[in-house]
Amino acid sequence: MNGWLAGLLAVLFFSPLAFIYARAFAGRLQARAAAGGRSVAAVAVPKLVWPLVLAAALALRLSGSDLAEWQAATGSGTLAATLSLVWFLGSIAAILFFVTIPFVLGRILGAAFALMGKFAGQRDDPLSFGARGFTTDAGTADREGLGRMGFTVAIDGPAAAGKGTIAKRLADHYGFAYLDTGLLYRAIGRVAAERGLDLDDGEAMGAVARALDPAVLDDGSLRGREAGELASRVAVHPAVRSALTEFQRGFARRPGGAVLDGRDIGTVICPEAEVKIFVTASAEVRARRRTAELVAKGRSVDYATILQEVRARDERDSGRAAAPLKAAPDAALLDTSELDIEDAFRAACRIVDASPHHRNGP
Ligand SMILES: Nc1ncnc2c1ncn2[C@@H]1O[C@H](COP(=O)(O)OP(=O)(O)O)[C@@H](O)[C@H]1O
Ligand SMILES: Nc1ccn([C@H]2C[C@H](O)[C@@H](COP(=O)(O)OP(=O)(O)O)O2)c(=O)n1
Repeated sequence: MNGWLAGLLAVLFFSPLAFIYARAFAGRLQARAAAGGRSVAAVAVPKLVWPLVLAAALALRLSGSDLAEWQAATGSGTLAATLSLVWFLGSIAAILFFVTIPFVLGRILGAAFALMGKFAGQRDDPLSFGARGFTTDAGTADREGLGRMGFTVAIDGPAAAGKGTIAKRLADHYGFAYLDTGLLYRAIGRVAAERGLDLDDGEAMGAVARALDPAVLDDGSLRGREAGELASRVAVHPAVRSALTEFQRGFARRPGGAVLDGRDIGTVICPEAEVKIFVTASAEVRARRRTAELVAKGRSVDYATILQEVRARDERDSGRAAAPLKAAPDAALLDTSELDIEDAFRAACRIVDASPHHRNGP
């Protein structure tokens, strides 16, 4: 078979494996760049040296040419010796063909993804394609993190202000893990309602919170409107809030950085967070966004009802005694009423970059 065709087939054959490796590699490169305050290119380029040497050696070895001919053509001792070394490497790479090709392809693809800013949130879990950052490895953070401090971005604000949108973008951009803490309260509200429990019974809700299995957080329907209402009701109980505190703090201090969004992250959960942002917008703008979001999901809702719900939720979340919604005194205020998603994200990046704790900061 024609050598070029064989090469093309090999690349096609190995591309799925190389892609999986490339995603994880791109995530690691970006996390390293963010942690070290360096550009992605500065981190990625040195990682390409070996794959490129191996690719050249393999191509030379598989070209079918004769080493003696090549050496004779060089006419210099050093070049001839280098050629022998490359030839040797090429032979090893050819023997370990099934290891070499995915490694070479994966690294080159991974560096390209990293330079394009793709898969920044992908960490050491190459086969995960789902939601990220909701898993329970937060408990191991402190053990693993000995000697290496985390970097916490705390995002608080009222419903539909754009907290989650900004938090996810920041996590991807800086290679941090992300926790949507609202999901914890939503899951407790859902479980309690399913079991027919009294949502106003603080002790019973506390027991549900203590027994919460974080695996339920992956349920996409938790993000719906009904779960939001249930969440706001169970969130008033101190027993519920204290049951969730340790999990959230563990997550926040995980090595490599974390972004958490909620209502009390900057005030109660992480008063020591390196960056605190209070994201807000007028009730009317938030109700318009939530209405558009629900209509896009095929729900028939009207703006006036949603506006009423948003106001009621604001009142309950801000008026409760336990960890009410409010901005930490040292939080940066980000009003997104007049900003589109891109502008809001850029404004949040400027806040993070300006933090004296961030290496890119002043
Ligand atoms: N700056 C913005 N401009 C327009 N729409 C936005 C903006 N930020 C968020 N959204 C949209 O508003 C809705 C609520 O945003 P989300 O991030 O879920 O808010 P929160 O987490 O504060 O409840 C989503 O549909 C989102 O796409
Ligand atoms: N850290 C948190 C997160 C959410 N809550 C409560 C209060 C909120 O009304 C509900 C739902 O929060 P969530 O952030 O998921 O809701 P929105 O997306 O902002 O509408 O949970 C809380 O009390 N503390």
